[in-house]
Amino acid sequence: MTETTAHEHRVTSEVGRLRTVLLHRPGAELKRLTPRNNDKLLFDGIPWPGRAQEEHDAFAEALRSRDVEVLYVTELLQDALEYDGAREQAIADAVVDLRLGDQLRRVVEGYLRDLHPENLAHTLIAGLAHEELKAGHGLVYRLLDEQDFIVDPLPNLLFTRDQSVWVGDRVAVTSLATDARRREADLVGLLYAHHPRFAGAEPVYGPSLEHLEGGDVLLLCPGVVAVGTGERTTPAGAERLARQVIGAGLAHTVLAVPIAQDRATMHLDTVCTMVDADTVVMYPPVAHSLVAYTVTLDGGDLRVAEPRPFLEAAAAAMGLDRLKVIDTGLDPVTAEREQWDDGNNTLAVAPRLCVAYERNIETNAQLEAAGIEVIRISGSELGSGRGGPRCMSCPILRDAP
Ligand SMILES: NC(=[NH2+])NCCC[C@H](N)C(=O)O
Repeated sequence: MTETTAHEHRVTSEVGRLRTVLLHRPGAELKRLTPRNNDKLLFDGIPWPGRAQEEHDAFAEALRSRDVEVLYVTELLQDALEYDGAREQAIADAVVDLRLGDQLRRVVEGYLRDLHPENLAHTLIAGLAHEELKAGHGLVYRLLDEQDFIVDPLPNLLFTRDQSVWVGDRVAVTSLATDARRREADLVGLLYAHHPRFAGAEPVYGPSLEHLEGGDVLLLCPGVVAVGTGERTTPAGAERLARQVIGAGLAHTVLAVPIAQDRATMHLDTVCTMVDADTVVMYPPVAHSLVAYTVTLDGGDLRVAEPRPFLEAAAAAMGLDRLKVIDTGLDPVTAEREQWDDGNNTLAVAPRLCVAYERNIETNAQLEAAGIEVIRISGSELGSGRGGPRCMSCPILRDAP
């Protein structure tokens, strides 16, 4: 178990100097992907696991070399699973699946209980295949397809942006919208609840609430949060987040931003990320068509203003004359290709310094022309899960912007 010193957790913007980030180095869960299950598991291809790990290591190294502390989900989970309370909760969460039935559930519980923390963490993430559990005789085990998983693998755990979001010094553990991802928030929630590093961390959202995914949440500036609603975060999720963060004094304004319900734009951060305190990079076709509903607190109730263009509503809430958009000026086909490959999904390490996938040549060139320094990483394998540097990172500590 790692020594515990007091650690700070606080994020109030997208661009304040990044100090600590939570990543997940992809592992055996990627080996579970096949052409039969990749759609259901939300991957658009079958990644090469070894190369994906190399790419991820280079991403982590790029951050470390800029003095960012990198925490890994697997390591924290192994630590947390040393505690009985965490183990029991983790096992209970893994077997709630109604497909199991009582008898098989008991067998799986027993199997998981016998595992050491390290193996238990591995199994909770990589999943448990039918053939790995030699549980012979029960009806459910015998009738389940051999291709079925007993515990589903979590290949999207890689996208740590989505399971939790720090808003100020509180953490919102999210409520993931798809079956393929629901358990990820349980695991990450377990870290915050049981790992000594996070002792005292008080969640401001939880996995049993209305659907909300971190990729939809942008901390525009201290006190102002934007939430995309679409394929993943529901309007009810946005309303709940507004109530929670405004109620807790973590924000004064929440902007609800409807986005197209498409695979290509599953989260707000697939079309818009911040690269400076007053500058965003946006997918050109939506830059001037997105709207926002400004939500504030009025007495005990949420007050919702009439929708306005997103850029205007954001500038007004942030107290800026204008929120600048980097004009990537791309032709529509290149823009569409680079959006699909997460060209707009940058991770700011500090104001005007961001990490981006190298393959998005045109978008990166435009960022540089606008004076933004770009740290390029390769993502040919990582990108098959449709997520870029921002999706693959959960900031835990940033300096004030
Ligand atoms: N913040 C993000 N844009 N995350 C991308 C998540 C990608 C993942 N395969 C999914 O479909 O959920």
